[in-house]
Amino acid sequence: MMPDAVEREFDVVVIGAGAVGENVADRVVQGGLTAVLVEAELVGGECSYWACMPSKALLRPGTALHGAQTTPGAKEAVTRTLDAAAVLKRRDYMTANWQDDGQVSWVKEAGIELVRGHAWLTAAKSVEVAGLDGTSHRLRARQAVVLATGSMPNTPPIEGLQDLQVWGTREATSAKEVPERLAVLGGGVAGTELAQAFARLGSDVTLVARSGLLRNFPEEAARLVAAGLRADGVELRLNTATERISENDDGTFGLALSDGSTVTANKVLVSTGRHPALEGLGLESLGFEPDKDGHLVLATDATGLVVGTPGDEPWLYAVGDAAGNNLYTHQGKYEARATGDAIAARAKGELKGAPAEWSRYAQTANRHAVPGVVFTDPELASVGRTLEKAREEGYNASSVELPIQVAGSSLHSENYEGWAQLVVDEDRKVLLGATFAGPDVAELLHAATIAVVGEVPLDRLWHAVPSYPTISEVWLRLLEKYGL
Ligand SMILES: Cc1cc2nc3c(=O)[nH]c(=O)nc-3n(C[C@H](O)[C@H](O)[C@H](O)COP(=O)(O)OP(=O)(O)OC[C@H]3O[C@@H](n4cnc5c(N)ncnc54)[C@H](O)[C@@H]3O)c2cc1C
Ligand SMILES: NC(=O)c1ccc[n+]([C@@H]2O[C@H](COP(=O)([O-])OP(=O)(O)OC[C@H]3O[C@@H](n4cnc5c(N)ncnc54)[C@H](O)[C@@H]3O)[C@@H](O)[C@H]2O)c1
Repeated sequence: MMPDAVEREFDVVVIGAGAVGENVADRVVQGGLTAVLVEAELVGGECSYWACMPSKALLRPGTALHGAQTTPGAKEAVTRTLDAAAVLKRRDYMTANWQDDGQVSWVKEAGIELVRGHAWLTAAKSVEVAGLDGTSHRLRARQAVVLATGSMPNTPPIEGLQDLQVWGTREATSAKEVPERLAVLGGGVAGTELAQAFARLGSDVTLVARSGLLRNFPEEAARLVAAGLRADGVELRLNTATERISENDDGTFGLALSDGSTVTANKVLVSTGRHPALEGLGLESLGFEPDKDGHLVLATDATGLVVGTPGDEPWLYAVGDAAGNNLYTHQGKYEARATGDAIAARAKGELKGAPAEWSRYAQTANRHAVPGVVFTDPELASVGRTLEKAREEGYNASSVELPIQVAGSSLHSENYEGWAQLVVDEDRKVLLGATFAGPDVAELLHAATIAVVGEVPLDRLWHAVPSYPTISEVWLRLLEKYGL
């Protein structure tokens, strides 16, 4: 402990004030406990300033413009391309110019204490903070410490990369200028979205992926997204590894690819996955060890409690990206609600041991119904299990799929192309998962999430009549094709 440290005691200490940490703190305060949030950077975290909000702000104008350009009657009125400066300006607005005053006010109004600084564990329920203003704090938790520290980008082992100043997703989402040529490494969600955003803003984009594009999603859906990117001029170099990166004399970068070719770009964006941000938190002193890649990874139970925490009583929790279950803001906030409520219930003696499945304290949906949207144009929206995953997990699963060709889609735009799939548990006749790909399908997803979470029997789903003429009519076509 530092000699001049301020000592204070709270029921709950939350390390990390991203969307997830904010929500845990809010739930425990609503549950009658006191909470302190410790944040080393901006209150609101990655999503607000460098991830969801700025990336969607960069994508949305292109989607709106393309929507008009593919709708006869509107397209004749559209005579110009995207105004990149105006798009960047709106992105700045959506990130509140990287100022967190609004979120700090919310924290105060919610009755949560905020300490700005870098925190780490010194012992069970004890946290030390090196304050950003030079002060230090010792925070003692009566009930729980929650790790909501987010995630860090992975650095792929590519020769030359370590020595170069390349972009991560933070630099891309906060870019002040649109590079002439951009090389994107990684064919996951971030790489795909940002490749399209910059292509539509005017960059000449090459995306290099060592495997396929969006390979965690059904192939047909990913293929539609790939076609959308190609239509925007993105060069997709799939199933191709980047072997070496170097800087040329003129400041551009040269990427040597496994097929012997070279890509030259003004900027290189590395978006090759993330790992929980758990380094420097003192976890090693509690007996946790790094995995084979050198990263600390924690296992958590249904309430977010860290498995293997020393001591007899539950006190250490991890949520959101830090827990590493599903790297989505909405799912992290779901974990936060369950964990916050579980901590408050345990403190009051209302919850002992493990909660029942689907109780408010259990993150049961993490195992059955995680929704996700890739905000490209066309969009890709999915929830639950793919057919492959369902079978891997031992379900007697079948699937039904169709191109989206209903009155709603033909009205939506010219040459609308979409694809939809339902994954069915044949033993219980309920949905295990669903995927939709196509323009504006993201809003179809929540109906599927409700059906999967609610385990709605298919013969009851048959009575959920989609309005005419909406794209949701594809639900009816899918059920008809299934045999209802
Ligand atoms: C480019 C990109 C786009 C994305 N788009 C979407 C999207 O559209 N939708 C979606 O659902 N998800 C999206 N995600 C994922 C989403 O951003 C994350 O899942 C979400 O931000 C996780 O929230 P969190 O609160 O767990 O972590 P974070 O938001 O990372 O917050 C963690 C906070 O902890 C702080 N911290 C860390 N260590 C310490 C410490 N020792 N002491 C004090 N403070 C500390 C950090 O400064 C940070 O503010 C995107 C991710 C990326 C990279
Ligand atoms: N719309 C959204 O909700 C959204 C958008 C962006 C990011 N995110 C979240 O952020 C997380 C991070 O995004 P991401 O795209 O970086 O991760 P990702 O896991 O989606 O994709 C990582 C990609 O990098 C590739 N890769 C991994 N190691 C590599 C290596 N050594 N060399 C070359 N390629 C390599 C993988 O094959 C994969 O294609 C995701 O898990 C996602 O959940 C969500």
